[in-house]
Amino acid sequence: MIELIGASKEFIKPSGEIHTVLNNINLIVGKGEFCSIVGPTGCGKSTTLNLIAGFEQPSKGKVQIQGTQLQGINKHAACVFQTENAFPWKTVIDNVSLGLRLDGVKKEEAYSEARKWIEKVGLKGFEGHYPHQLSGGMRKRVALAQCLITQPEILLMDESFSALDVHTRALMENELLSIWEETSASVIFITHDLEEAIALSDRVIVLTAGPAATIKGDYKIDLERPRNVSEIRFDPQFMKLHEQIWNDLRDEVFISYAHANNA
Ligand SMILES: Nc1ncnc2c1ncn2[C@@H]1O[C@H](COP(=O)(O)OP(=O)(O)OP(=O)(O)O)[C@@H](O)[C@H]1O
Repeated sequence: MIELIGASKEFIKPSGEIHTVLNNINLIVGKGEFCSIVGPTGCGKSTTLNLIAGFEQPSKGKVQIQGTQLQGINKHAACVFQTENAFPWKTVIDNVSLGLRLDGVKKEEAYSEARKWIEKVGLKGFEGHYPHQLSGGMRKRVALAQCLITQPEILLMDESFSALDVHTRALMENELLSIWEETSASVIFITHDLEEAIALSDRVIVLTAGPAATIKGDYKIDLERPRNVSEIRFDPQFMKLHEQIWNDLRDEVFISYAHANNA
């Protein structure tokens, strides 16, 4: 579904120097696969996601979606960011139905589909509320419904739950898993939290500390599904995987700290 082939990304610094963020990333994510990307702060996780979303173009190499080179915005993908997705001046139902309306679906039909998704994400009864009348967790549910209503083949999530309190976050993670299990969407999930990455994913990718970050480790997470993210953390196999991946990640985090201290 998603292929990064020798993908590198460079930005030009204000001084005119080239800043290589990603170097020669090769990654294939299959249909329906849940893949998390972890790595030290500033290593290029969001940049990787932006390449897949088509918000940025690789400086070298390419991104392919279903075997076709991505040019411009990835129309197969929907994104849930850390910040708000919803328009503050629109009600829940107007926010959720927006993607369908933009695709030309008639209002009644779009509303009827939106009601189904609003119920699926546990917001039945809040159709007429505005985002500011909802809690942070509820607004995340709106964001999920807003993305999933268009049935994207790829869901891109950038630290989507990191602003939530720990209990709401676990609830949302479980809901995401149960909704994802009903779809065949491929998910790319960016997080700082290794436990969250392991609990949710089929695969965890570890990036090296930047500049010129590349893939350091690619771990298969073969924990049984369905999973309860709050409980799976106590599974001995989970702990073993955590230790193994953290050994990889820790070195990169230290390198990143050392760079920051020497800067
Ligand atoms: N549009 C841009 N122009 C210039 N530099 C950029 C741009 N986008 C990202 N960068 C740089 O690329 C590097 C990687 O940023 P990115 O946001 O991808 O890292 P990250 O791993 O997601 O960070 P964090 O963990 O802190 O969220 C940083 O040094 C950042 O300053």
